[in-house]
Amino acid sequence: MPPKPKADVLVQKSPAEFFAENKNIAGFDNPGKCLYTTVRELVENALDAAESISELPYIEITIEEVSKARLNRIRGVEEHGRLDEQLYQDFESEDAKKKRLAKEARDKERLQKLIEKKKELAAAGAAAKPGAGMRGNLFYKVTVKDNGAGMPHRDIPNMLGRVLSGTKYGVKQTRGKFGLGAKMALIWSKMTTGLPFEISSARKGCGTRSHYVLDIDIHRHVRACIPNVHLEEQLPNPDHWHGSCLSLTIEGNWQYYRSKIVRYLRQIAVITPYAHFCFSYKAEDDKNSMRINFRRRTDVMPPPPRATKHHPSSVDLELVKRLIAATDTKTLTSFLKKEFDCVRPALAERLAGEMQAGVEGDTNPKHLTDKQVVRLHQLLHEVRFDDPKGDHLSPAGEYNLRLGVMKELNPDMIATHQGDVRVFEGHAFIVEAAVSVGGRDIKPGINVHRFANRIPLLFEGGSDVITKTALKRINWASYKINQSTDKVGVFVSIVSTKIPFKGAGKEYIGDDVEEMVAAVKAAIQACCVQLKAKIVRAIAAREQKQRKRNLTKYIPDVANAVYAKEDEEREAKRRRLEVADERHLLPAVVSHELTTATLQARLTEYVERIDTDMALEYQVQQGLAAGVAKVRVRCGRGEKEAAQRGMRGEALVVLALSVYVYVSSSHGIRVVDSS
Ligand SMILES: Nc1ncnc2c1ncn2[C@@H]1O[C@H](COP(=O)(O)OP(=O)(O)OP(=O)(O)O)[C@@H](O)[C@H]1O
Repeated sequence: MPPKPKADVLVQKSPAEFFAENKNIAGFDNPGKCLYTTVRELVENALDAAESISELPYIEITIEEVSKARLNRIRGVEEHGRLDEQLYQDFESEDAKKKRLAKEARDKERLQKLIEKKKELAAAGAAAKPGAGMRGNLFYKVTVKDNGAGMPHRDIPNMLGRVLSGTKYGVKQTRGKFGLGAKMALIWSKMTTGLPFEISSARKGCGTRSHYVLDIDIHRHVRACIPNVHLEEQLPNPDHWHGSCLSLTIEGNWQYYRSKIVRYLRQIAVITPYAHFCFSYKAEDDKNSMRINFRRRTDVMPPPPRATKHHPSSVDLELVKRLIAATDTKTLTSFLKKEFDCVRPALAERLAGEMQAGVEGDTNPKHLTDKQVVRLHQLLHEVRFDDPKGDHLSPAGEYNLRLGVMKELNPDMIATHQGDVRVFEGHAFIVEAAVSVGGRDIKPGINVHRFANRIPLLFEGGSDVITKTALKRINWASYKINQSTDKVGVFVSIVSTKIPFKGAGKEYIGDDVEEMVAAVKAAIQACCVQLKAKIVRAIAAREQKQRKRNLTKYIPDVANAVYAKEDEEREAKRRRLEVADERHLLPAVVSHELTTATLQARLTEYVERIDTDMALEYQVQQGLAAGVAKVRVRCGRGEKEAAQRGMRGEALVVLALSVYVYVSSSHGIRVVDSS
């Protein structure tokens, strides 16, 4: 008889336990990705903290390799030799060892060939050194130090040791939102090394510095999830340092995620060119260490985002109840005015009047019955309100975006655009875009770079609204851009008080929000329109240059042909004429007062001049000279003069060719080319 199934047992889990078991929800999928996400979460907190006090961010990021032996020393675990080798995962029989060595030799040979074929593969080769993958996961101490606002001493345990707690839940554009990121890193640390968070933090102008060592007890405190504080102290802060320094030791995989981490830092440097990032990787073996500085390129920082009120059409029933419970207003009209965005006094009165069912404008909101609250919620969703203005948002700005792209890619052409404020579910959002053509370190085709609330998004690109729009909804050919052969960089940044991320990992934005699809498409198209004008001008300039080259090629023919049929006598009599003005050139030619050499020299001189003028004009068109705006102002006159000179010179050459044609035909000479 089969055993009787046991009755299901009711179990309660703490939020920490839930996230520990489903850590992929928050972007902690595997050890490599966990290392990447830990860096990302700490860096984004650091940026938020510096920007909140309008301080130009200076962020130091260190990843330090920790060998198992060192980790064990830190944890106080004794090292034991192996008694039974065959028990272990890394045990290799003689046969397996032989096979592995042969495979490694083959890989090495193949790699060598590749490197010889393409030099730039050398870097990739270093990353994929034979045996590198063999090292597998290692342990790393991740430390991020910032010059931000710091944290109040009392709040640190809750901020960093209690799941789903943070200061960024309001209606405000911040990188953080869920109150989860740093705690997920701590949970991962607990799960893999068991080591706690180490935190140093000081507020601006504070004479003391807080020092904490804490962690989370994942399985206890089902409801409260109380942080576990191992050490709490307040140390002197004689230098009045402000900011935070957070440090964790986790399992990770640097080999596989190195390029992602570096790419993330490169991209965050693009979208925050006013921040300085010092990144260092300290390997146990010094030759594998690396250090990269992403320097600040501007001191112009976007104004910090401001918290705003809830827009009436964005609230749900629970939120209405919460606002009523928390308000200190005494009447319904003042409640509507004070707690909601876009509700002016007159509108508040009208809304209160519309409630009916015994509710007046001076009814105390706390006295509303459940049914009346439901009615209020319905009303807020049915009435037409003004859209939020979006002045509480802080986009990167076209200047910063352009600067970042120029620094990173050094493209041949770039166009930027900032869209108008648009609204999605009562939340204002702004889309900014930059589209570049050409440049270094960029593959042919459409290369999409996505940013949301000034965070680079590197994963799940295929499902993202920005990628899908750039690849599927833009007709690149209509802007004279070849989607497969041109090196096109598409940078799109969305800022909002609510970014419709799919998942707490903040990896991508869904493609199902119509308002966002339309705004992203419009921003990319606006850049493309600007680029098309530049491309058309560049093509025209190139064609004109080519025409000049063709003309130059025929100058000797022109000059010789003009004089070919002249008799020696008249040639001898002819004086060498210095023609001061090209207007006199044609009569001089016609009256045969000019030598062939002079005519040739003059024609060449004009064609050369046109070439220089065209080059200058081309460069001005591309906006490549330093400080585009400034240069434009300075070049205004030069451009005009250049164009005039170019036209005059070209007219002269055309004139000469006309002479050539005229003289040729009158002497029966064959016209070689009519261009
Ligand atoms: N470097 C820092 N400086 C100042 N405060 C910080 C810093 N790091 C974290 N905090 C505080 O700790 C809180 C919790 O951070 P955590 O990373 O867990 O979540 P979050 O940033 O609020 O949201 P998300 O889960 O979306 O990242 C933050 O809201 C912030 O108040």
